[in-house]
Amino acid sequence: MIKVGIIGVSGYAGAELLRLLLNHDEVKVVSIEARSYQGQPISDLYPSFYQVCDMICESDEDVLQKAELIFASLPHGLSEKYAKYCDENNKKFIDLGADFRLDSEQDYQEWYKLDYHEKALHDKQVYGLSEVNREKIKTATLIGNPGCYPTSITLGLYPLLKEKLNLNKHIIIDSKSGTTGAGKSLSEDTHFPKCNESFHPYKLGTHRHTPEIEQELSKMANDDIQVTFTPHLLPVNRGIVSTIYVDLKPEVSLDDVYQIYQNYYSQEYFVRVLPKGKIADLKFVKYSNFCDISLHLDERYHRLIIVSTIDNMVKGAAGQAIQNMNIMYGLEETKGLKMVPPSF
Ligand SMILES: NC(=O)C1=CN([C@@H]2O[C@H](COP(=O)(O)OP(=O)(O)OC[C@H]3O[C@@H](n4cnc5c(N)ncnc54)[C@H](OP(=O)(O)O)[C@@H]3O)[C@@H](O)[C@H]2O)C=CC1
Ligand SMILES: CC(=O)N[C@@H](CCC(=O)OP(=O)(O)O)C(=O)O
Repeated sequence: MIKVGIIGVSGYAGAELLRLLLNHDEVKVVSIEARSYQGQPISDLYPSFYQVCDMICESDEDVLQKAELIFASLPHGLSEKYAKYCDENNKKFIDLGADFRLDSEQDYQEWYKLDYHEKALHDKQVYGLSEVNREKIKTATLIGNPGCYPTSITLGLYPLLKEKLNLNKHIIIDSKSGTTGAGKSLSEDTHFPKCNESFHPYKLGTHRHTPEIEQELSKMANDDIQVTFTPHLLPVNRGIVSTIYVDLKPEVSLDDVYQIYQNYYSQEYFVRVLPKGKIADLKFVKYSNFCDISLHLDERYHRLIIVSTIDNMVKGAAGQAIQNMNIMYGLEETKGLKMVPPSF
């Protein structure tokens, strides 16, 4: 049994992690932390845990002492000290936030307005996009779990960029996220009367996931990829739909693209390339670790339209973190994650 601890269990991603870990038969959750709820049972915060898990929220020191693998699910800027402790004490660390995703401190400073204080630690970080970085994840001790939008986008583009099917280096991406993506804090945007029956883009040209997306797409392409990325707030609880527009090389057909995507993902349980003519829909990935991808051609301009859908809380956060844990510990990668999404 892997002894696991969660720092930030009172947040949406932390609570989702606990929910999923309770179904994992090789894991024992030994300690959970929530700074505002120490001494309280988790079921006081989230009644769905009542009589299933009545663990009491403890301190971060308790988690660090008791667990051999620590997940942190905190706002960015808070995880370095925990990662440092784990590094010094032979424990593994998976960060669900953004502190170990960017290779360049300059990008982190520019987009997050924060510094890397433990520079040596960042040399050890591995970007936890499970399907793409599996080999590195196997031996990693420090994982930066990808952002939710970047997960849907990078999986949607991986075969295309790896095989250099794109005509140019600039890619346009519209993504839409459910409101749990914003976490549990109340904000004007996610307040029910504001977001219900509404739909709007936000942070146009300025979203903090932009450098992460460009970093990972550029690695895949082995070239400088630029993106115009526009996130939108969807009035649903969960799910992300990313619609991606790429000009295809003239000699590449939609059938070629299908063939390549099917080859890349045929052995990947969690990435489903939908049959030709089907359109990916967030309803059919909700509560699951799947990423569904559909491929379409705007024939007039030979432009490929990729639709990539995930559940932001699962493949975009807690599920992918567990997938990475499974890889790190040499377990079956799908363990604890084979949930079938509800159909309605
Ligand atoms: N929601 C999502 O779809 C995704 C979220 N993530 C990432 O996961 C992390 C958590 O996000 P999410 O769960 O949505 O956020 P929430 O706002 O729902 O939860 C935040 C958590 O962090 C704790 N926290 C907040 N401020 C502090 C602080 N100053 N010191 C210590 N603890 C603090 C909160 O504790 P308390 O309850 O006691 O205030 C709570 O446990 C973020 O980095 C986010 O970017 C990643 C992918 C997707
Ligand atoms: C709808 C919404 O507000 N989404 C969040 C992103 C989700 C998230 O928590 O970010 P990470 O994936 O980086 O952890 C945002 O736009 O900032």
